[in-house]
Amino acid sequence: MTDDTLRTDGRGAAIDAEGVELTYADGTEAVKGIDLTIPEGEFFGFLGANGAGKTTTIKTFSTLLSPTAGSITVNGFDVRDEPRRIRETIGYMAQETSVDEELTARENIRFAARAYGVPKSERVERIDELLDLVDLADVGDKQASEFSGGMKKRLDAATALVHNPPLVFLDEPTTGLDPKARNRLWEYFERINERGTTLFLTTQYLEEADQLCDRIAVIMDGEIVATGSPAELKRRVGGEILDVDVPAGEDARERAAEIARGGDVFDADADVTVTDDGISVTAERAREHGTDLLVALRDAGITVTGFNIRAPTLDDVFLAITGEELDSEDRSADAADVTESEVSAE
Ligand SMILES: Nc1ncnc2c1ncn2[C@@H]1O[C@H](COP(=O)(O)OP(=O)(O)OP(=O)(O)O)[C@@H](O)[C@H]1O
Repeated sequence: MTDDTLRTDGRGAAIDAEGVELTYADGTEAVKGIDLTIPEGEFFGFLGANGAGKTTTIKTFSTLLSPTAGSITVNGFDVRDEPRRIRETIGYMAQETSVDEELTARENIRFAARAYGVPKSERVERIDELLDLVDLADVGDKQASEFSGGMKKRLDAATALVHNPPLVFLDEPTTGLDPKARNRLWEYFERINERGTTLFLTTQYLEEADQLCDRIAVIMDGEIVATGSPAELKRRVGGEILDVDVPAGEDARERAAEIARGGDVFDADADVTVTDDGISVTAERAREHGTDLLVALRDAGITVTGFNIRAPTLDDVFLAITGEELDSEDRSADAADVTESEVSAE
């Protein structure tokens, strides 16, 4: 690969997409008109619930699917005219790892290096560098079948980078990992982004997007419904959030929400929702009027078991924008699947 391949035609955009639609053969309209420009070097997060259209979008941008409508330029190349050039200049870490368990970590990366045409003279150095980058240097000569899920994910990420692509797609790279394994991958992604690599990350973990991404888009039913930096999106929710824990039963939470909405405690523009634990009030001066609400609830005979005042998180942003919470139960069940402590390769 020549340096020329890595140029982006001086356009300054890693991805430029306009009016992108993707309808599957069975008529499912998975992507319904996406406009997106991602500057070089950005750490971009694409958030959405299961089935929102994240993977379909990534596959369209990475030339695995051809758009039904719209135009897409990736690294300066058109997806329809120059798909091969795009594939040479991107890395793609799919949801399922592509690690060959029969091979060692080093052999896996060497295989990818050969497939991507990395010159032979550069391979040994490149493989060592990547093993180091993802903290697998010590176990480079162990067979991947002995690795934990977290180690396999890191190895997979290393193979996606072997040809030094300026743009890397990461499709839910940390799903199913425990927090420790997830944190190690985050460090690695931050490192490659600091080196100048553009990252396009899809995730269901809002905390992940908050911590890593410069900018985020939220996709819902195939359409982008919000875009901005994590801080901008949180500001859009506005104010402070008062969470009040109310035990379930006898419509207590609904009654509590009615009292909070009643207008006596908060201004009419306060947003009140019933949550999994009680109620949540978003208001400019939630802190100031918090005690008034607690008194009003007590007077109405509603038991309160806890309360907390905080700044909005991306979870609040997601809820405000989509009207849905990302299912935390599913996510913690996933997290139990793979732990870093399973490591048996030491
Ligand atoms: N090959 C296919 N044929 C028909 N419909 C499909 C196909 N692949 C995905 N879909 C549908 O397209 C929509 C978007 O799916 P997609 O996988 O892009 O979503 P996603 O946001 O990546 O979700 P997940 O997090 O579950 O991967 C869903 O309704 C899905 O069922």
